[in-house]
Amino acid sequence: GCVALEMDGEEGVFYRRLPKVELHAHLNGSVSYQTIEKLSKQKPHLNIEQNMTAIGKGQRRTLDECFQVFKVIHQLVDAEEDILMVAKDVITEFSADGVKYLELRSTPREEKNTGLTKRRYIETVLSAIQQCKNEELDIDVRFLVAIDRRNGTEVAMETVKLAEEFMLSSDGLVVGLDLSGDPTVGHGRDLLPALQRAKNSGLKLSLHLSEVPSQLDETDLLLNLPPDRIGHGTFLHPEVGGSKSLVDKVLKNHIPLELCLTSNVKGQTVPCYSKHHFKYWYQLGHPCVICTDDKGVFCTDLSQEYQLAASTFGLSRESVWNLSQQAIDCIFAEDSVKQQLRQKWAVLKPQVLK
Ligand SMILES: CNc1ncnc2c1ncn2[C@@H]1O[C@H](COP(=O)(O)O)[C@@H](O)[C@H]1O
Ligand SMILES: [Zn+2]
Repeated sequence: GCVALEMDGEEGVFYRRLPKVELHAHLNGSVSYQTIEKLSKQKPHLNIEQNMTAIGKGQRRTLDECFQVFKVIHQLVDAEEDILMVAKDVITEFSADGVKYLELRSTPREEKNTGLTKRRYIETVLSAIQQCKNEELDIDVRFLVAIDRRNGTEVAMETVKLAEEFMLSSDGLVVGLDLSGDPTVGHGRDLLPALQRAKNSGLKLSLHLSEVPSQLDETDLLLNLPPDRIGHGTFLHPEVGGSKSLVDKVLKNHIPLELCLTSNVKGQTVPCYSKHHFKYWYQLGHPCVICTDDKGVFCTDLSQEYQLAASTFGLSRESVWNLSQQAIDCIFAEDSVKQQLRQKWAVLKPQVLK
């Protein structure tokens, strides 16, 4: 099976007990091995094996191959009951890993065969969140509606309108919009009107930016919005072909970066952990939030990502604690939620950092 790096002993216990905030998690990329197993058993005709839905330890794929993996998972998760189960399982797993606040993101899909609409898709994820709330898991979950850039201008605008609707009707669960999908397909300029409209209506924006090289024009254009958070931002800085002016825009607007070490290494946009751009931005004192991206596909969890960041860049436990605490400042939920989380961290600090 797909076993994440072993986290036994005192070290592992610390990272698991560390209270954490997860801000960059794609629902269908977060599906665990156990949940995939359940789904494959229900759909044996699809003949899906584990190596088709996850990239194991030491394995690498091109980003293009990663996007093939999502296609396979989407085949398995195509009905309302699948989405409900997957969302509940993913939330439960994040909670078990010590995540206290989670922003899940997912692309509403229309399924011709099952009659699922985009609206129903969102409603299903929201009811999974609600069901987990009723079970009194110690995790606050919010939702970002995702735009897949491959689907172009019109779908983007349709998705924004849906997100606006749910922002007003979901009791604060829908807080923002994500822009993701294969970064090599399409151009941000075509999505600008939709993103601008979302921002004006009060949706927070988290955009995948400069995940691959040579997107300086697109990144510059989208940074002018400006977004509220950036996913990856791997190629923003001059050393890897970005530019000082892009970096300055990010710094000036204090736009937090969502950084996903294992995702970038396994997807080969970053050559190795020690060359991850976490180092560049962290040294500048810029807000960096450690995230998983796709914990199922990349066989990781948030505890492990914190541990990897710490061991790669020599962070003390105190620094690790501050890193997880500072993520609270970057969440999209309202200030009262931030206050509650800060309170939670304060209570846990003496127990965890002893
Ligand atoms: C690895 N780096 C990445 N870069 C860009 N987009 C990514 C991604 N990882 C995941 N997604 C986006 O999330 C979808 C799967 O979850 P949902 O069906 O939306 O829940 C993918 O199809 C892709 O659009
Ligand atoms: Zn992502």
